[in-house]
Order: sequence, then structure tokens, then C-alpha cells
Amino acid sequence: MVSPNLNDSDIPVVDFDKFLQGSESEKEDVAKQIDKAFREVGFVYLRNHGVDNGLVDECFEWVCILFQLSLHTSSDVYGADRSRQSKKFFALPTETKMLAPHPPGGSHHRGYSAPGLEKVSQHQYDAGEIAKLRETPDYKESFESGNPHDAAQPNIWLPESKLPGFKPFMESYFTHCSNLVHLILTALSLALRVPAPGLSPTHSKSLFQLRLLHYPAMERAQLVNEARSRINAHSDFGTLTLLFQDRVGGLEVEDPNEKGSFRPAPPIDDAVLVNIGDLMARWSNDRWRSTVHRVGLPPNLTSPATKKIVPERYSIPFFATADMDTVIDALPGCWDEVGRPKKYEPVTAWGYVQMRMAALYE
Ligand SMILES: O=C(O)CCC(=O)C(=O)O
Ligand SMILES: [Fe+2]
Repeated sequence: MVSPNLNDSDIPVVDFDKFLQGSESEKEDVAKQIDKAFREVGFVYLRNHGVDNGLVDECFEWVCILFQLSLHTSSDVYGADRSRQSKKFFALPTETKMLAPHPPGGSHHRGYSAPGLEKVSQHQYDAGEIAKLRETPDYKESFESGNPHDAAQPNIWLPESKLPGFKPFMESYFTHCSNLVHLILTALSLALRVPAPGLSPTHSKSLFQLRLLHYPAMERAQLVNEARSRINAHSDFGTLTLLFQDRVGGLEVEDPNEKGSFRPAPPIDDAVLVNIGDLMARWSNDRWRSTVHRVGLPPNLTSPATKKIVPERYSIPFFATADMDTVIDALPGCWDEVGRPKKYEPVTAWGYVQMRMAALYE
């Protein structure tokens, strides 16, 4: 259930411009605010994050094109003042999207996944448990792409003629999001006083994943009765996630002080939501929280009175992880011999991520 005693969101909103353009003391202040948010909630909204808002809008336009936005539903989704409807949308049939299929298995995270293929699981490694979860698959479709220089996971694109301009746009959007990840890592290094050059070089290969997500419209009753889910409660498994979401809402974050109780993390215009993943939580010796989150009913649909249909929803998560040979051992500032011993054995990023990804697809 959603906690009734919490208002919209306890997630702090931080003005990142003060880090990008500010004085040394302003940078330090922003770093401290982000550190505090990650300690307490594991999530932070960043305003003025430096990824051009027009570019974010354009990315949403591409997502709509890819996933067959119908002009009927779009006004409800985006509100009047965003430019996300400005392109001439056309329907891309499933056969076309299947020209770039996500390979089976959990080790090559690229290309198109049709609704129902993926079931996000939280710490489920037991085959029987995973099979049970799959009985109500997440009702969403996705398209994943990554760093064009990642030889281990080559991108899987549609033929250029099917969606001209899509690949170059996504490659450039990837770079903008990567830059933001590196800036956040620099802020975190400042907060922990990690000696120069800080954490950014541990992500030097930028083996990140850009995911385009579409949750099709569905009957409200299906979501309420848990006949279908949008995305089940889970934590992310890398270091940092950036999340851009449209205006529909429905993302919920677990109350750090009350397991099983969720509060809304509503979209905030022009802000990106950033959260800690499991690998980073471990690396920080649990100084930072990797908080469980899920996507359910948008807050304005919690009362059944009027609307029977939950509108479609689009979101764009960007998952960062460390270079695969990085040894994840408690970061400076996160442990000491006396009061805060290291909780975890050192592990490479590779060893850790493999274990988690195997649970996603099979
Ligand atoms: O769609 C969203 O808002 C959240 C997606 C998410 O949590 C994920 O893909 O890991
Ligand atoms: Fe997530």
C-alpha cells in the first residue's frame, strides 16, 4: 500500500547547477545534499542537470514513435505545454520492432523486448520462484541500447530505413546521459573525499544501458487485482540510475523506515530522478541505500470512481555500472576499523552483475 501519512514525495530536490557552475563551496554543498539524500532515501531529484530539456523531450518523441503512440492518448499523457507531440507519429508494427530482437537469456541486454518477456525480480535466484513470478509478467515493452564501443554487448538496431535517425539520436543521447553520470560520480567523490581523480575513472568505459520503456494502457482492475503488473518491486543492480519519466506517474519508492510501504515518486518537470543501485550500496558499505521501487497505479487513479483505464506510460531509465574489472571494496569515508567495519568481501563488478542479470531473463 502507499503510505497515507506521507505527502507526495520525501525525495529531496537538488539544484545541480550549483555543482556545474558554482564556487568550490557551492559544489561541496551540492555534494553534501546528494550524499544526504542517498543515505536517507537512496533517491534524489536533480534540477538543472545539464541534459538539455529539449533533448529529453526529443528522446520521448522517439520512444513514442517506436512504441506506436496513438494521437488519441497522447494529450492525456503529456499535458499541453510540452512539445512531445510535435512530430508526425506513425505506428511501428510489432514485426518491425522484432527486426531488432532482444536475444534470449540475461547476458546481452540490447534490442526490443515485447510485453511480457521480462519479469523483474527482487533477489530471486531460485528457478521455481522465478517461474512463479512469471505467471503475471510485467506488462511493458522496452528497447535497450548501450555504448557503441561495448564489444561485449553490441547494440541491436532496427534497419536504418525502418526508423531513420533513431540510432544516431540514441547514440548521442547516450553520451549526454553518460556525461551526467560522470558528473554525479565526481560530486559523490567530493562528498566522500575520494582522492583525485575520484570515482569517474572507475566508470571510464561507460558500459551503461539506455532503456526506453512503454507501459501500454490497461484496465485499472487488472493492475489493482494484480492480474498484471507494470514493474514489480525491485532495486536496480548497478551503481547509479538516471530516470526520466513522462507525466503519468505511478512510480513508487519504498519507505526506508517501513518495509513494504511505498510512497509516490511523482514526475517533476525538467528534473531527473537519480537513484543508487545495489552495486553502489555495497561499494559504499551501505552508507547509500539501494531502495526498492516499483511502478503501479498513478496517484490520481487510486480512487476508482471515474477512470477505468490506466493510461499508457513512458519512461527512460539510464543504468550505470562500474568498469567490469573494478574491484568493489568499501570506499573511503564509508568504513573504519573501529565503528564501521567493512561488511562485504571485495568483488569485481563483473562477478556481481552477472549474478543479478541471470535472474532477469532465462
Ligand atoms: O518506469 C519507471 O519509472 C521505473 C523503471 C525502473 O525502475 C527500471 O527499469 O528499473
Ligand atoms: Fe528500477
